[in-house]
Amino acid sequence: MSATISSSLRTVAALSGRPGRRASQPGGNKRAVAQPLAASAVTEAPPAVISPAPPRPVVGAPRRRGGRGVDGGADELVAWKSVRQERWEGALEVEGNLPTWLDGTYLRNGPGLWDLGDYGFRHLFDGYATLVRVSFRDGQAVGAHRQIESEAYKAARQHGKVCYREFSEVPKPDGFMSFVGQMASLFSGNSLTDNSNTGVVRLGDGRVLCLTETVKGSIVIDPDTLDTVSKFEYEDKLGGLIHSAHPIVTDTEFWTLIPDLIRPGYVVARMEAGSNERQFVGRVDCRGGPAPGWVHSFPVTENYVVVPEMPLRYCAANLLRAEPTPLYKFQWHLESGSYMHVMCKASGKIVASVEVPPFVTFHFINAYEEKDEEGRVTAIIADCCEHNADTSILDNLRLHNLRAFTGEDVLTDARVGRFRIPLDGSPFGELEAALDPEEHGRGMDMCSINPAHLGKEYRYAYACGARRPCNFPNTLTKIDLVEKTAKNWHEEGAVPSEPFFVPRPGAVEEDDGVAISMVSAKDGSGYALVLDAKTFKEIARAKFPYGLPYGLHCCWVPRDK
Ligand SMILES: CC1=C(/C=C/C(C)=C/C=C/C(C)=C/C=C/C=C(C)/C=C/C=O)C(C)(C)CCC1
Ligand SMILES: [Fe+2]
Repeated sequence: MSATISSSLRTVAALSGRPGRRASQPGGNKRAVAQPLAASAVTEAPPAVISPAPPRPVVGAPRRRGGRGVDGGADELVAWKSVRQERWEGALEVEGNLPTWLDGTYLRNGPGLWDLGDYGFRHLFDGYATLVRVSFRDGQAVGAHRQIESEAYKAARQHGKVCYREFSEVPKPDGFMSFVGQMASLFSGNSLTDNSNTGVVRLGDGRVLCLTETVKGSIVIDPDTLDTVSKFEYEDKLGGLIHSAHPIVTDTEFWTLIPDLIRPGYVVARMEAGSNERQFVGRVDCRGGPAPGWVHSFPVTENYVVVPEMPLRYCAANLLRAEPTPLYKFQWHLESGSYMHVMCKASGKIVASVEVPPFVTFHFINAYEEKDEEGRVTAIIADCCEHNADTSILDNLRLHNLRAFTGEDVLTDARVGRFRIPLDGSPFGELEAALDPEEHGRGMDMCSINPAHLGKEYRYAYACGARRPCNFPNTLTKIDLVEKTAKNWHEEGAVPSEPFFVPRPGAVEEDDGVAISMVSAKDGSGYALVLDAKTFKEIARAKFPYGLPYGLHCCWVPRDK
């Protein structure tokens, strides 16, 4: 073994917190991961354009080849192209200086594989989950990616076709009886996907969980190897086929919302760290109909859970349809009204339920309690990435639109929507932009905050913003909610993903830390970008030897936890 490769092996083992393994060692799945990890050593893996064909060895960093969503080759943005192989791991070339306090693992989840043989998926949210890992230690970085082995992904790989109901894709029935069978399995939840392609969270007990909108799509992974460990089984009687893809997770607890499609409403549940049992806390009945509003996420304060009810509502009929509708599994019911409900965490009682202006949001940023001089809570402030009550963002995110940027400014506007929900019994709440959206180019989504401010007053939010013209958020933005200004990072032609805030250990100031984003660059390359969260200037980038597809949400696993 050459000196370079053996030292690279040692570096990777040290950075990933585990001994270097060889392909020849026993250990099931794990043995293929830790090959010598110079850029030329890649694990044996099937091509990402998954088909029933047997796996073929791949040497060198993943390359792209011809095909609808897979092509790319050199010099072409690969944000919307399928990842080329199931897994890779290797030392990354670092440009700049990584802070030495940055000691742990950044994980990102997202839909990274949109091609099944010759068939290309239509929507960003359909892709099979790809995890990306960057482990930092002593100013160095090791990167990896790997597909999550959900039942949906394994079945697609085995049969070469969609076998479960995805966001916009459904399995094609082979005949009438098979159609009847599909309907039956839809009602039991069997045909819903477990393609856990949305979020990744570190639970208080250290387990790392990948999540999506379906309850069965909760999957435990190993943050070091990116192995799919097991299904996360909820050991309770709360049931539910779908839930909020973003739970609220702290060191001690986990809060979730379970929409009730039969008797329109939401169940609020809490799970203690270390447990698999969700406890019923309370129920919110919807005020509008005919179904609950989509709850991709929700915010909490120290004492309250905020339950949003937006006019973009689940639609049972659309769940059954074989072809996607303009709003997929949802329908827009402006006439049904928009509401914000507030539930007391301790009692499960609703303390406010107000009508608000129409809104469309997927991601709440944070919420906190507004108090008067005597310290009494007068209102709840809840902030979200708000799409001006326009559902077109779902259309923006069709892969055809993402791949076809003509220079025209087609990304729909978004803002920081700030709700004020009075607790004095008033029937109405307010919704306004928290700052002039021009500050962040009228693009705003995929947000993070300093976790120490979760549910509390806060000043800074980090998100993807826009420099126009564009068809997708193409900047990173740090929003100062006090000064009502934003600092923006931009690289021409690049697509950055969620800037994830990691606090410096021992930090006192809210923005003392870094924001980490994975960037798909214009020339087809990809790198983890580390910005100083205070100045919002680049301090380092850790370059992958290949470009990675766009991804969604992230978490941080500190080394000593
Ligand atoms: C599979 C079923 C469903 C699945 C829904 C899924 C997978 C929804 C995923 C939603 C995501 C990832 C939303 C992200 C939004 C990001 C935005 C707006 C970014 C903007 C740009 O910066 C149901 C639909 C739940 C029905 C059952 C079956
Ligand atoms: Fe999300």
